[in-house]
Amino acid sequence: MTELLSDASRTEALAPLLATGWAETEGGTAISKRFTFVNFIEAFGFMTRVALIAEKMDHHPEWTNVYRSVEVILSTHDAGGLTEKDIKLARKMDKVAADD
Ligand SMILES: C[C@H](O)[C@H](O)[C@H]1CNC2=NC(N)=NC(=O)C2=N1
Repeated sequence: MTELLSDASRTEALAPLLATGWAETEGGTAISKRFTFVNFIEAFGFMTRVALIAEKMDHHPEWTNVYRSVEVILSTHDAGGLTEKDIKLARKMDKVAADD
């Protein structure tokens, strides 16, 4: 099972993500971000691309889509908090959103 990030690696991994709009949730067990697109099709295209990546990683986001926004929460439920898997998926999501 993937291990929770240590305090030091967590701080290091989170810094660049916080700069792109990710935030730690209360309690620190997850990170979240709201992605906003120009329309519903772009938002749904983002979700479709990320869904394929998430399935390959066997790591799945909790997310909500309303019109052109997608609100994402990432946490490793098996570990009870943040792991390297969440960091990797967050980076991939930022990349996919930037390619849109
Ligand atoms: C058996 C399977 O690997 C696990 O249930 C995976 C699937 N996807 C997952 N996704 C997330 N976000 N957290 C998990 O703990 C998790 N566990």
